[in-house]
Amino acid sequence: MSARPDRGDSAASGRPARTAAVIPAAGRGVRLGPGAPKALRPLNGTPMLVHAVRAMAGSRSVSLVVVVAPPDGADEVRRLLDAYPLSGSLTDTTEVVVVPGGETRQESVRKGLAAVPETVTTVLVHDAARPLVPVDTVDAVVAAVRDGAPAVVPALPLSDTVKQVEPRIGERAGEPEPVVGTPERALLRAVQTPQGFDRATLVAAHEKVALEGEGATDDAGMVERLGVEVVVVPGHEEAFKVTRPLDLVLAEAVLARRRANDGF
Ligand SMILES: Nc1ccn([C@@H]2O[C@H](COP(=O)(O)OP(=O)(O)OP(=O)(O)O)[C@@H](O)[C@H]2O)c(=O)n1
Ligand SMILES: C[C@](O)(CO)[C@H](O)COP(=O)(O)O
Repeated sequence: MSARPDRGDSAASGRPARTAAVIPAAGRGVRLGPGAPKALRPLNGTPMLVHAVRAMAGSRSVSLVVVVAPPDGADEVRRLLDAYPLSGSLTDTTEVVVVPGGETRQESVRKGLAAVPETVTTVLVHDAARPLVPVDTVDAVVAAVRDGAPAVVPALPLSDTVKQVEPRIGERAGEPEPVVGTPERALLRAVQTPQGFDRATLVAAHEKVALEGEGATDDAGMVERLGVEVVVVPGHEEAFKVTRPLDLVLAEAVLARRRANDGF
């Protein structure tokens, strides 16, 4: 996997618009249960992370993928990525670099972002835990950023009704939690990745939260704190996050269906 000519369109400035994807893959996968770090666990015999890298490299826009590995696992991840072809295409020369991650997703993304060169104008942040995102979803996010949106998230409407509760913690943990509200479901969206950003906006958002010491569960949430608008494009059911054991069953089923349909 090596550097290749830019795949970006020419920006209005005449300078090439390059897109990089940062893949945070440094989590343990506690909710998935005991085993190897989540991103390294196999799906249909291939590590989840490899599926995620292929999903990003499959977009014609993406010329660089930065994989954020477990803090003590960068060498192992590098070897693993070397062992798997990026795609079936011999011409695909997407550059893939690996950096060590941090204690939180936010810290891991910040470290990945530090490895993105300033020539890159559009940055995607994509969970390794969403290995099956279709390329059309990736392309829709990139297109919206290139069309001028500083921050773009793919998202789906919810099927469940959502309740706000008063969590029971400490001595009261385990007691039934009182419901304090029911947000109007039609106004809610379940947000996925890749989330796409104008590079400077994402860097500023991460600098702000690092300074303020506050956490955020996604990158767009940090951009919102800058007062910058975030917009939504349609997500995809297959971009679900592998979080709990049943998600592995679903992921294997999706891969089996793809194989049957496309010879994937
Ligand atoms: N310190 C961390 C924590 C998470 N992630 C990454 O962020 C993505 C979304 O996180 P999540 O699904 O919560 O993964 P885990 O943190 O591994 O899961 P869990 O919370 O169950 O341990 C994953 O690709 C995960 O590898 C990361 O790069 N660095
Ligand atoms: C970024 C994310 O996938 C958007 O839905 C999500 O917030 C990650 O949460 P996690 O608890 O780190 O899996």
